[in-house]
Amino acid sequence: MAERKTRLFKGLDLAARINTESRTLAAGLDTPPVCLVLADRDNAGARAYCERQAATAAQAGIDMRIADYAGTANAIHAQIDAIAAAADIDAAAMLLPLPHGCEPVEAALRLGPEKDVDGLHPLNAGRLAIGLPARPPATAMACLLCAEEIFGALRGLDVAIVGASRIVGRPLATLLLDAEATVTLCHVATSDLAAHTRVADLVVTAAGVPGLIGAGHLKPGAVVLDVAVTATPDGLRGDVDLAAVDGHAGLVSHVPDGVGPVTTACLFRNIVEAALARRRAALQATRTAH
Ligand SMILES: Nc1nc(=O)c2c([nH]1)NC[C@@H]1CN(c3ccc(C(=O)N[C@@H](CCC(=O)O)C(=O)O)cc3)C=[N+]21
Repeated sequence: MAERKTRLFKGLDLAARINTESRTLAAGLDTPPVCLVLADRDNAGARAYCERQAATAAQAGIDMRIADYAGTANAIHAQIDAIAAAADIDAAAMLLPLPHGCEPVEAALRLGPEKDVDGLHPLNAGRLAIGLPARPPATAMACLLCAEEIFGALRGLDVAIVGASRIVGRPLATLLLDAEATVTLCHVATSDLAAHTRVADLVVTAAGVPGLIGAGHLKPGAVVLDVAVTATPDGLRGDVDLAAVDGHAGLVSHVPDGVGPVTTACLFRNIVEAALARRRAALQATRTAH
């Protein structure tokens, strides 16, 4: 067995650096940024995210409050309207999946672009899509930062993304394009997935299909960031068949402590930026009123 074992990527140091920056920024405010997180904590992925947030919010100087979605779609819409109007809440994250009958874009529209820290409001998503400064969805931003941590500059890198969701695939394709990588966005109707992923230096997978990515999908030595979180009887699983790719992939992100902590740190950074912008605007409004 002369075969080299695949290395595991851990994002804890990167996350700690981002959180330190956030805490420094937040310290410039009178009171800590306040974010309300709405989540279905029966969903294993959302629960893992909430647990990570609760455990590390203090590192970023953020007051994080986690609540359940109110029962019916009407009640949830009223709940979001109240959050949008609350003077003492800077931001809200509405974790997917939303309860039945609620639609993510409708929810983001009710919340408004200022408090949206998931990058789901059409104004925020649109800003990112046309290359303006934006608040990208945390998971997409985390993948970009992890890729930069691993490769350095991404210019000319061949990247395949598996999954075209609003919170990962689509925004990540834009971020990578802005970094001058060559991006292939694969999705559920891609006819020959392996043909695309096999030529990539970096594969980012967010499909939610455990075992989808095996050795035949990867160029030898390729880097894989696996950000899927699927609940299985054996706990949370990504898309990568770790046993199958071992010794073939060069580096694979690890669960826990891989991209997850960086995602949380990116959400915190969005929250601090939202709070700074909101409080600056409030200050401006009182100045002009006097
Ligand atoms: N609007 C929205 N945006 C999201 O980004 C979003 C969402 N909804 N809904 C739920 C999924 C899931 N997700 C996770 C992020 C970090 C960890 C994480 O930090 N996990 C830990 C622990 C994992 C474990 O317990 O094994 C880790 O990787 O170290 C997990 C899951 C974001 N999601």
